[in-house]
Amino acid sequence: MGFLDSLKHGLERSREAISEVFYMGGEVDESFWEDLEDTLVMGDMGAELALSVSDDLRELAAKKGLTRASQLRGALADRLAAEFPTPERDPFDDTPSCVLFVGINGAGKTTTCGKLAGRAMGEGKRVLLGGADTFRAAAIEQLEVWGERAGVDVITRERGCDPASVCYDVIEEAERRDSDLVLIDTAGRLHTSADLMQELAKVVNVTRKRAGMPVSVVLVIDATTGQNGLNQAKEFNDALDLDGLIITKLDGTAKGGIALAVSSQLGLPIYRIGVGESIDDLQSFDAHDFCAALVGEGM
Ligand SMILES: Nc1nc2c(ncn2[C@@H]2O[C@H](COP(=O)(O)OP(=O)(O)OP(=O)(O)O)[C@@H](O)[C@H]2O)c(=O)[nH]1
Repeated sequence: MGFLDSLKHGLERSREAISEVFYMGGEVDESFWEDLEDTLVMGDMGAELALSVSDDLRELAAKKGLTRASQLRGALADRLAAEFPTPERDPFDDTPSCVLFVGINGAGKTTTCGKLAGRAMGEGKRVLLGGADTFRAAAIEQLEVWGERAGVDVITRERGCDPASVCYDVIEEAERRDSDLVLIDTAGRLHTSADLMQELAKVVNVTRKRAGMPVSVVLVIDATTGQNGLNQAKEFNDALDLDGLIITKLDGTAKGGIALAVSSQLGLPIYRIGVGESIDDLQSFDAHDFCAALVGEGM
């Protein structure tokens, strides 16, 4: 399945709900606006944004005299796309660059590191993977498997080591090797655990201070988490001053609205999206493609 097909498949639930609103009667009347508002609110993007989007569309419809729902579908996609901030720099294209991946357990951090390492190797970059998840022996092994798959060396330490000191060592090794891209996986943690968030802040600070190259902190969010994803993102952003996001599992039964909620409310760009479990299932984020898939525009 191609990227757009995976994305369309993943966003099917949201799109079907939105399609229903657009097909019902086809007239732009009060019940259309109510249905649209309800559907947007249910789609995880958050009530405030849903209402602001629907207000803007009402204004547009009045101004342009649009009376058929179908005339508003493209406008809805455009309005949603405008909510996504564009990144000032892409930490995976710019070199040299060091990226720390943070997020809750199972969000897809290790998989994303592996996919990005494989991609960068394919582009002929000197890549290094760092395993700062020293909580679980299995996590270190999992990253090593990805390293092998991508053909990239993994620098790590045994279970129980201080993750900040692992990052220190990874940066030192990257400098020795003159690496272009350094991808560091950190241990998954609940945003509600103050101790673990503090530990992560230390990891980030040590890496930012030690690295002679730009360091980006990227939150990996599972798109199927729903509205809780926004709380997670706020906590991680408060503690770590995030640079951007990667949204995974958009091939699953995601509603997709969470990508919009987090990105627009926190003003954080989405660098990549995950659309499957294999090494090639990671894509650049295109706000227009994403929103078209979300509302079924041009399909
Ligand atoms: N369908 C799908 N599955 C994904 C995607 N990204 C990751 N996964 C799966 O999600 C599960 C968790 O991924 P990991 O990479 O281990 O997650 P993690 O954030 O490193 O987890 P911890 O080490 O527990 O913090 C694995 O089964 C992955 O294959 C994606 O884009 N789509």
